[in-house]
Amino acid sequence: MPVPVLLAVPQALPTYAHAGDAGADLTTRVDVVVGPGERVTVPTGVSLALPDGHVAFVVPRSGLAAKRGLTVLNSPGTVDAGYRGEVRVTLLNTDLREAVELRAGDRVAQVVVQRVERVQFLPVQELPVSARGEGGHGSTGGSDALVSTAPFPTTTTPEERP
Ligand SMILES: O=c1ccn([C@H]2C[C@H](O)[C@@H](COP(=O)(O)OP(=O)(O)OP(=O)(O)O)O2)c(=O)[nH]1
Repeated sequence: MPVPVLLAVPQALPTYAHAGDAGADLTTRVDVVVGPGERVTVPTGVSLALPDGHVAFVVPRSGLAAKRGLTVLNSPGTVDAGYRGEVRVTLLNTDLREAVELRAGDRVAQVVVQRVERVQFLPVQELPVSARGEGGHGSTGGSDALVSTAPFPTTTTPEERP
């Protein structure tokens, strides 16, 4: 599917590294140092005209995440089909000891283009039943880490409290 792309610099063109890849790499067009625990928003030099009914999600690169602790803070960043501005990536250095130095042209994130549905949200009195019901947030278990002595961080009404 062709997607018109406006480039600040020719090398900013998002590229799929391999046939079959879902994500095309995005690069920073500026040099930047992301200090330990800091976040920074970098420009990518890419502006898109996605067809209606599509979205581009900005997501982290697993190598940078695993090796350097660098992630995309708002992952997945949502690029709306109608957005014509430059795509920016908000990076977070989760490593509290080492800074991450990035040079212009370095691949910092990837973009995944998907179809999306527009739905009509219809207020109702009751929802149809389902197998899962209201179970969530670890209701199926599967990990000791889910057992916590801390209070479940959600707001409850007095009647709902044990
Ligand atoms: O990682 C991202 C996320 C968003 N955007 C751009 C494209 C998107 O269409 C626009 C708005 O994003 P979003 O709706 O997430 O931001 P908001 O904070 O809700 O702002 P707005 O009030 O402009 O919608 O910003 C990026 O460049 N990078």
